[in-house]
Amino acid sequence: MPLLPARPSRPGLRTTEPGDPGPIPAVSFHDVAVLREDVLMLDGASGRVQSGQILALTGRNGSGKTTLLRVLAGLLAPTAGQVAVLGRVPDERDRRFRRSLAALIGPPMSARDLTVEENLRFIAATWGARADPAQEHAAHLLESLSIGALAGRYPHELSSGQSQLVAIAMTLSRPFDVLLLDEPEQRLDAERLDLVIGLLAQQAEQGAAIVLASHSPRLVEALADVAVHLEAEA
Ligand SMILES: Nc1ncnc2c1ncn2[C@@H]1O[C@H](COP(=O)(O)OP(=O)(O)OP(=O)(O)O)[C@@H](O)[C@H]1O
Repeated sequence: MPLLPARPSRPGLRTTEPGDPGPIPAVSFHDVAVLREDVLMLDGASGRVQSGQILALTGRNGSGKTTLLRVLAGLLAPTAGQVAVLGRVPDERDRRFRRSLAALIGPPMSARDLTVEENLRFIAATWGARADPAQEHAAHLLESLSIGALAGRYPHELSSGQSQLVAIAMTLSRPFDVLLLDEPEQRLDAERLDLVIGLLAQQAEQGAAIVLASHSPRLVEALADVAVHLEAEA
């Protein structure tokens, strides 16, 4: 699977290249394949990304991007290949693994009877955040995505693009070292896409390793230190 340097790394960071082991990666996957009931869902993907870097998964519909994200999140066991996230095999039932990894793969669960801001604070609280910092962080996330005015809405009172922004805010409202995102650009206008790009760049600058699947050339060009193009077709 080719590894394409999509843009120069930020200073002090290394771009992953074939044959170059580099520093210990935060996320690595090698020759990962998933076969399910005679469907080859993913065919031999390889890549790695270090803390502070962003890896973009690209490829046609059905090429296996979501499947690979689900493998990295520990939601799906690979049929073949090796995967390591912060040095451990993904295991969704391992609390230390779960604490290190935040993922937006499909619509997140939200509490219907909590407002947007309360949902963010609730998620932060489940990971041990105290009330005041959780409230500040929620406000920061919502303002960063220019949806502060929606803080008091309920999840079912949002447009589809607003729901996507809230989903991103919910994902970032908890602690993580590794962030997985499936097509974060979904349903966003150009202005909001730029806000998401800025927020994700900030997360990487603060040390997160990010793996995202995307069909947005704009997002990939702006963010990716490394791009892995999946070739398999549906
Ligand atoms: N639950 C499932 N059972 C069987 N096959 C599946 C299942 N989910 C996905 N697939 C198949 O696995 C392959 C990879 O799907 P996947 O969703 O990972 O692709 P993708 O690259 O994320 O696509 P898209 O760009 O459309 O989101 C496809 O051929 C798909 O039809």
